[in-house]
Amino acid sequence: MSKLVMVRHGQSEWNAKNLFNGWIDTKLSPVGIQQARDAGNLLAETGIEFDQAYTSVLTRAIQTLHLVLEEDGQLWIPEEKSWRLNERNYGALQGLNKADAAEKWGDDQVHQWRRSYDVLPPMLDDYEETVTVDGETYASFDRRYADVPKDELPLGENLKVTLERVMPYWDEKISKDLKAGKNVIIAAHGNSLRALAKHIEKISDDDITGLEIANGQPIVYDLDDNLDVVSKTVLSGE
Ligand SMILES: O=C(O)[C@H](O)COP(=O)(O)O
Repeated sequence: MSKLVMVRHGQSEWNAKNLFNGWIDTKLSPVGIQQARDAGNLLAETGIEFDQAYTSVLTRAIQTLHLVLEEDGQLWIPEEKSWRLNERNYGALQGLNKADAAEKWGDDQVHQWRRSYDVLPPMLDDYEETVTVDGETYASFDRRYADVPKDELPLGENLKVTLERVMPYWDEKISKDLKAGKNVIIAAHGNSLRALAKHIEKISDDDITGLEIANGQPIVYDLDDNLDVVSKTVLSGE
């Protein structure tokens, strides 16, 4: 039996502005910093002793992991970062306002892009595309992806493709730790965690559209030796 805790990063600066974030590297907002600290305190109350941490290569998830573990008194545990735990790449939607997009393309289309299992967003044209928001220009990709083969780097993803790139990491790293009885914490993103939850909880392609994961609310799974879910608790402090 092992414990898996998944926590979505706290509110990012772009979450606060209601912008499609995806792989654009934004920081936590002040609210997000507090959410991450609160999540750490909630976890401290559970007394779970972690053996290993995983996170993405995006700042908002890394900041969250560190704030959570600091509050929880376990900042010292081993941690590993991987692009495979990144948010879903939102392609050409990145940097656009979600409400403006719904006005332009309609609520249904935007809902399909955001929550369907297999509808792709409009894709980026190439790896050099940048996005400018409030006078600041952000790269779609930078040197942190230098070692990733180009044919594995997405120019836009639906949840299905996100799941397909998360799974090798789950199989090679995370599930092995859990099967060895280690307690694991993952700080990642709304859609990379929806993908993992789909796999862990065996949620159907249709039902996954209804799963929302809130910023900074740790999901605690007790898993048996086959990594089947024995219990699931969402810590919200409310
Ligand atoms: O990338 C983003 O914009 C969010 O973190 C997740 O967005 P969603 O809820 O629209 O999928």
